Amino acid sequence: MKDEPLIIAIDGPSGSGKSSTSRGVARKLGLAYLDTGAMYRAAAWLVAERTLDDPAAVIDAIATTPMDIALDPAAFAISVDGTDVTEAIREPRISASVSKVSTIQAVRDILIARQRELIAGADGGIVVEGRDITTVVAPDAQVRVLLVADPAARIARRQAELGGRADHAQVTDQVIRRDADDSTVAAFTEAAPGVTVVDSTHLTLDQVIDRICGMAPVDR
Ligand SMILES: Nc1ncnc2c1ncn2[C@@H]1O[C@H](COP(=O)(O)OP(=O)(O)OP(=O)(O)O)[C@@H](O)[C@H]1O
Ligand SMILES: Nc1ccn([C@H]2C[C@H](O)[C@@H](COP(=O)(O)O)O2)c(=O)n1
Repeated sequence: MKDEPLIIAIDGPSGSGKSSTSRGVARKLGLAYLDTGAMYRAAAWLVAERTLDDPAAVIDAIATTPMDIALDPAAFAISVDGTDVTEAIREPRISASVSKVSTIQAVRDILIARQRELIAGADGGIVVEGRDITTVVAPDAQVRVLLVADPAARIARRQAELGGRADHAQVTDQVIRRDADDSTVAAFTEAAPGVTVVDSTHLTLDQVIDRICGMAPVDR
């Protein structure tokens, strides 16, 4: 409906360009921005910080520890129990461990509920990126996109982004192995009905941003 805030949902595998694209679309359209992967990473950071192993303890910690998020595409930030973890959650140790946390369904239920609260509170509209946004978190979003790219392109992009901080084997693990783990709890390898596939393999970031902005209803 025209007077409903615009929600743009973007899913895709690791390294497909979700975060860069989502931030760019949010900035171009004046929308808030939610990186749901950052929430799973922040949960993994908490688990690592408290050296939690037992799933019940992991679930309880995530359920009871405050997680605050700034939905600004120009300055997205996330904190856990008052600690800003925006940078820390991008460390290779978190990338290597996050799937252990994100594949616990009770953790997903907690974070999905919070994601829906944040979306409902974004009165000016929002771009939300992740793996299950178009299918579980916001299946009624006005714009739903599955952003894909060839595995080789995704590995090359992630390696370029990480520079010398990770070797090819580590980056391949982060991209390919993690996608395999992630796809056990979220269906992001095939587009659900009504979801538009955008293949960024041979598109520049700006071309992808423009293509998705062009999907927004014109009478916004
Ligand atoms: N269309 C594109 N062409 C070339 N490089 C791109 C494109 N889109 C994104 N990139 C670059 O690829 C790298 C990964 O992008 P980004 O972090 O947005 O991917 P992602 O899908 O969010 O990954 P993850 O889910 O693992 O966080 C970044 O350095 C980004 O600048
Ligand atoms: N909605 C989501 C978002 C992310 N995840 C998982 C996928 C990754 O293992 C991890 C971090 O995501 P990234 O920052 O790499 O996009 O969280 C998920 O299961 N559901």
